[in-house]
Amino acid sequence: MMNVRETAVEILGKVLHQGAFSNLLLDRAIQSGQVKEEDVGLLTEIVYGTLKYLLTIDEILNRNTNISLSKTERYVLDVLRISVYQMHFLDRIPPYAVINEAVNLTKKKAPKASGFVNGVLRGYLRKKDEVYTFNKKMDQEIYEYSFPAWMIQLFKNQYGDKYLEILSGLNERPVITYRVNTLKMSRDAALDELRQLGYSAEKTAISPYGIEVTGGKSVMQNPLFREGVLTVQDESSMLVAPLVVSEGEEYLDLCSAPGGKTMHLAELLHDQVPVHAFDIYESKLRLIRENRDRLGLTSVTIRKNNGLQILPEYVGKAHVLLDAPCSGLGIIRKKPEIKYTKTPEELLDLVKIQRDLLETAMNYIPSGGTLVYSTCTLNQAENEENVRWFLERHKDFEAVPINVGEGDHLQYSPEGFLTILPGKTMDGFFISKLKRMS
Ligand SMILES: C[S@@+](CC[C@H](N)C(=O)[O-])C[C@H]1O[C@@H](n2cnc3c(N)ncnc32)[C@H](O)[C@@H]1O
Repeated sequence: MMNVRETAVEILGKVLHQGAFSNLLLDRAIQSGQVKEEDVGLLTEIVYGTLKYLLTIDEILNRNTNISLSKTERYVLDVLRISVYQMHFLDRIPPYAVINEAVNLTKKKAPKASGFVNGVLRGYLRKKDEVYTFNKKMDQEIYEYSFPAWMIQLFKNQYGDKYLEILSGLNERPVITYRVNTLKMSRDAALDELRQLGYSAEKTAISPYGIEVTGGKSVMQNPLFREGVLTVQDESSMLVAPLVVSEGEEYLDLCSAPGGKTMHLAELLHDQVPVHAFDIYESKLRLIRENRDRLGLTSVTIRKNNGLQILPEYVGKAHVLLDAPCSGLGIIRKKPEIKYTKTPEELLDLVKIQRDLLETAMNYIPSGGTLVYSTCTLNQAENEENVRWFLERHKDFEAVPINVGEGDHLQYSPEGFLTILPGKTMDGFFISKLKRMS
């Protein structure tokens, strides 16, 4: 069996220094059966928590050591980070147990540094209640929310007074939501079954297809999941497919892996209308196939394609969902490393790709047809600014106002584009719906 803290350090190292994804590595570790069931919660907490508050933790470490963090061996630094996370943010683990574990872990791979680790952590513990002060407001916010300055500034510029709410929302612990495949069971019936199986579950507030599960074992082990009644999906994502459904013969999902929205669309079309799912990466097509097969949907075809490549057979014939590759700033709750791995330059590059994808997608839309453009980011340059740019160039397209209900987290633009601000239950998200007039 794996040692929880050792595994946490290993995952952290791969995420921070090798570009791996925290959610995938955690899933892999948990699925391997090498983590004891009672340790899964703690492992997840330490990995996500340390990533979420990395800049806060590094500030604490900076104030407790004379050695620059960039000169500290990575492994040793990550042992220190998970230890500060446990002592500063969790109250269930006795600090001396955390320090002992940290020293033992250091002895395994960097024995010469074990005294240093012991000294830094004991030093922190002695001054645990010290309140840090900062000369600049930005430094205070970086410390409090653990976001890089450029990202805080971006939210401030784009969302004004709401930026702190966004930072807090992105630091929330996400509630797990499932979409009900209503071809197999109604939401009410699925909810009843889950409750009878001992889960604490509620209907999602905005989407009519979702269930929030706040207590109980992993639903993955549950027959409702295996038999294709339930699919893990964020409630924000559940709002997209219903907007794509129109009168029509054919649908394209140009950027579809792992297929969450594709399958929802096929379910809403009663598995009777062809839905063609594409993705640029061959390796990701397997995930779409697995989803389709588990849900028992036969109307979905799956093929590799670069969305910038026009597929002549569908020109002028299909409604399109363009759930574009994006910076992912809306899903930081689930992938906290996005805070530190994205750069402003990457965001600029994405805008160009997204505009090119929109320009290609429009070719498929017949008169009266629908184009839904969505992203899981809050960067307005990738969202409303892109769609406005597109509408300016293509006067034969019009925005169709979206209305999924009211709530402080649901922001509608004057054109009726929807931005969902992140919180406990929903990812940050953007959805726009366009119609070709002629
Ligand atoms: C936001 S994700 C899609 C999520 C998916 N719609 C769902 O609901 O499960 C964007 C996807 O676009 C794919 N992608 C990136 N560039 C692409 C391109 N040029 N053409 C097609 N797919 C692309 C990525 O591999 C990724 O799977």
